[in-house]
Amino acid sequence: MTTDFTSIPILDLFLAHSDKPKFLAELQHALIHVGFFYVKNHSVTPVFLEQLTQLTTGFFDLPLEEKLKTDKIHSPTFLGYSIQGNEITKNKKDNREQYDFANELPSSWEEGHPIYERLTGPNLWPDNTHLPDFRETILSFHEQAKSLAELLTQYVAEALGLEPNALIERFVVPGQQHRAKLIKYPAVDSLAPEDGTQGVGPHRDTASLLTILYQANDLPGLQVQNHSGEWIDAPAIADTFVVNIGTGLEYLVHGIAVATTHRVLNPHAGKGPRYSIPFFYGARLDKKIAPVEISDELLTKKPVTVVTDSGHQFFKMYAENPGLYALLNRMSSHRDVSAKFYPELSREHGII
Ligand SMILES: O=C(O)CCC(=O)C(=O)O
Ligand SMILES: [Fe+2]
Repeated sequence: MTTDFTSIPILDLFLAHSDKPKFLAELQHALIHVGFFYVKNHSVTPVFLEQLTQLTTGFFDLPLEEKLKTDKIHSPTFLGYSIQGNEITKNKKDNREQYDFANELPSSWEEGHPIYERLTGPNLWPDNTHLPDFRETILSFHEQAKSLAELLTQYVAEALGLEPNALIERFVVPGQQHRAKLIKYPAVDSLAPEDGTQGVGPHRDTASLLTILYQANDLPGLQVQNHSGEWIDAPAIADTFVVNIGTGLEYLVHGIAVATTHRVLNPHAGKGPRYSIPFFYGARLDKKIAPVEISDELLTKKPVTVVTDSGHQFFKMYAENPGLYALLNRMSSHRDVSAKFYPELSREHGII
């Protein structure tokens, strides 16, 4: 009998070297019973993270017309800027501004190809004169977060009794696109009273294996829903990343790692904005994939019920068509892009 979690475990990557069995046992517990954990002693330096934070605030401080030049509405990839209130989670507007980016890839979709291929394409960069180091720093963060995600996915495999590369080999295509975001959550005193406090509504991270999140300043706001439905704070802890499971991994390991629901509340009045930077380590979208074998002994440890306030958008579709599932989730978050580039699909799936 395990009691429900009331805090998020902190995993120390040094332990993975000094006492690997202990590390894997702690990781296994976090995967099955929490779905979230912090990692400390990773290889991303504080100096780099400080530079990334400066550029993040620098981007959001640009004049609105500059940010709007990179608006998502210019591209079917859902990469680029979203003005505050553009994104919708659980049918409600999120009070956050964001800039979505990915490893740089050209568009390859053409008429007749599977529609989800339109998600892949180049970034929409802000003008170089405003933030000269922006592109290089953002892409460097992307590389470093991806390396950490790969390492953690190997440990996740081992913690679930698999070969280290068992998940990556089957579920990740070398060179595929992985998405990430810079996010700004304004404090409530810079919102209208009717906006409420939903920075981002209750959700599970869709289609990915792992999320690696950097909380760029130390304001609270991120909350994680435990299995009985209570909201548990995940405060910023210096020099750590917060890691959580996406619905891709949950499906691919028979639910033994839980894609835990989470949300963000806007900062209290007078606190100023909260900034965060998630990287989503994606799973392949190009074909239907069967889950891996997990031992019966481990499967008996699976939580019996997990209460969630998340909408489970289109989750049943994942097993059949992960690409379409990923696309529909993007579309339902950004209705303007959806209406412009995917009008028929929007009608078909009631995304209006
Ligand atoms: O900003 C955060 O702390 C969490 C962001 C998040 O959950 C998301 O963008 O999926
Ligand atoms: Fe999330």
